[in-house]
Amino acid sequence: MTHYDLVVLGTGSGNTIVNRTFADWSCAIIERRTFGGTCINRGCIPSKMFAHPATVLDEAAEGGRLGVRTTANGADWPAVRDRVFGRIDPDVEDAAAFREGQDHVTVYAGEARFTAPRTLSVQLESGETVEVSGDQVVIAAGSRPVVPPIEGLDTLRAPATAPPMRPDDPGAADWYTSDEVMRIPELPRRLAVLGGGYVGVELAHVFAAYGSQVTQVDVADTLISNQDAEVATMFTRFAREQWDVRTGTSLERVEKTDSGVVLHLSGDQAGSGTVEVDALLLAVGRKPNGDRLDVEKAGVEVDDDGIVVVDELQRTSAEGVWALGDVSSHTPLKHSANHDARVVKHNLHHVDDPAQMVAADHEHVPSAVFSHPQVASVGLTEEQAREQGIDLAVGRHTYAEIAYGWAMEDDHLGPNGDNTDAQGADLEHFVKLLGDRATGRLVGAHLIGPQASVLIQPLIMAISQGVEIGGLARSMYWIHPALTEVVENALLKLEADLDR
Ligand SMILES: Cc1cc2nc3c(=O)[nH]c(=O)nc-3n(C[C@H](O)[C@H](O)[C@H](O)COP(=O)(O)OP(=O)(O)OC[C@H]3O[C@@H](n4cnc5c(N)ncnc54)[C@H](O)[C@@H]3O)c2cc1C
Ligand SMILES: NC(=O)c1ccc[n+]([C@@H]2O[C@H](COP(=O)([O-])OP(=O)(O)OC[C@H]3O[C@@H](n4cnc5c(N)ncnc54)[C@H](O)[C@@H]3O)[C@@H](O)[C@H]2O)c1
Repeated sequence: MTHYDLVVLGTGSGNTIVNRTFADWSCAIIERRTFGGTCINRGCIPSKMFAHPATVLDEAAEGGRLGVRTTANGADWPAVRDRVFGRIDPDVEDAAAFREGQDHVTVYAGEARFTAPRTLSVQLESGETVEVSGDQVVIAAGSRPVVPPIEGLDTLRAPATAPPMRPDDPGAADWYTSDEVMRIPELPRRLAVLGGGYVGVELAHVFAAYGSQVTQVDVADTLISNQDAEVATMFTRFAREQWDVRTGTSLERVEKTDSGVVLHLSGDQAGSGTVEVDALLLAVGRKPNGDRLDVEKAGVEVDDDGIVVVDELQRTSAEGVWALGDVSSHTPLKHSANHDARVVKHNLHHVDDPAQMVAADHEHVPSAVFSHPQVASVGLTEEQAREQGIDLAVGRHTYAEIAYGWAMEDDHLGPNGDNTDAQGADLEHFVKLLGDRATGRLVGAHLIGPQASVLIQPLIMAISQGVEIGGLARSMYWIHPALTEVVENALLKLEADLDR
């Protein structure tokens, strides 16, 4: 058994802990897969590197609205894929080599499990097993895609398992999760996406824009159903204009045929029936990895959802054991995992003086969906705010009403040349702000439209700092005629409604 001052399990946000302030600590870092974790290898970063070219294609396809002659001709998949991973893989290799080259850090390439308090056995790639223990142990083991029990799935070709510590190479298969789908050899001609959450709508956007015929299936009544209902409904209308969306629909079974994979669907009339595709992407959620670590042997408590329980200082129920990121989070996002890691890093240096420790702040964790259109949100949805009995004021402004919206022809979004979809329902990009009349402060902000992920930032600041809305819009200049005027006007409307 080798003993360390610090053992970190997982090299996603966990890897950021071991900075120069730990130069005089002996450290071990354990990783069972590719060094660097989900975000860089198979999550946020590659997915956004695929999403940006998709948006370029979407904008080219929409040039006609502006009177310019642009056309979108799909994507050269191998070229896009190799651009993405030609950038990422060498970076990841450099990061791993840097860690391996540090005298005070030992990198273990293998799968760890607890055997006793602050003690782990690591099954190395070589087949050998080693035991390590630490004065302090950080669980940063992340989460994994859920593979639901679908009748017939076991008869399809599954993606190859990733060799540990090397980039995933799934080869061709009949079904994938987000772990493999970004590295597939060819663009599927027909792709089904099961699940219409973050992963599902981002990747449906990518594959549809690149030229795949996409069918998206979700049991919920709308896509991205955890968003404010008005935003989710609007997003679903936009998605229907771009690919085949089957909401309120279940996948009953799958069947392999000579020409592909047949999905048997049941749901409302529009959703039921069969669809044949070349590949199926499973995007029905992620599960924290706390159930694969034998945490009970270390006295670490896990809740009913498999999330490692932590206090506000990121301490688990076992002394000297900390947790961060997806494995212990109710906001499984990279900026949240990085925040946790900063808290753990600070607190590790103050184990003998808890008064110096800092608490994590998970109150206003924003998120963005990088689909077409983008969606961004922070704080409560209108439904949550009403459920909490908040006396709500609302400020809503559309992109079409501001000058830059005119530049983008934001009042010609639909197939009819106006702002209606094929069924005649409204298609709008908008900002919706929710205020509490009792406090005069923002409680929620929801944006759907171009650059929503960027436009939301001043609203994240307002909600995080608890700024009073009265006078806020007029306390600064807003560049004319920039897209930010949509936020300015929504704030002015919220202020007016708060004053009523
Ligand atoms: C397709 C996709 C897109 C995403 N896009 C975004 C986005 O745009 N913005 C955003 O904020 N978030 C996004 N996320 C979420 C984000 O990737 C995660 O929240 C974040 O990466 C979690 O970091 P982490 O350090 O907790 O876990 P990870 O980065 O997953 O790191 C955990 C590491 O622990 C290792 N590990 C697990 N168990 C063991 C074990 N027993 N022994 C050894 N090693 C082990 C794993 O192999 C892994 O490398 C996305 C996720 C996906 C899947
Ligand atoms: N831009 C981002 O920040 C980003 C992008 C991707 C992923 N992520 C993170 O990854 C997490 C996981 O994303 P996700 O999209 O896999 O999960 P999710 O929880 O966001 O969405 C899952 C979707 O699958 C549907 N679903 C569940 N079971 C189903 C079934 N059997 N059949 C049909 N539909 C089913 C749900 O109704 C839901 O719409 C997110 O919660 C987020 O934290 C973030």
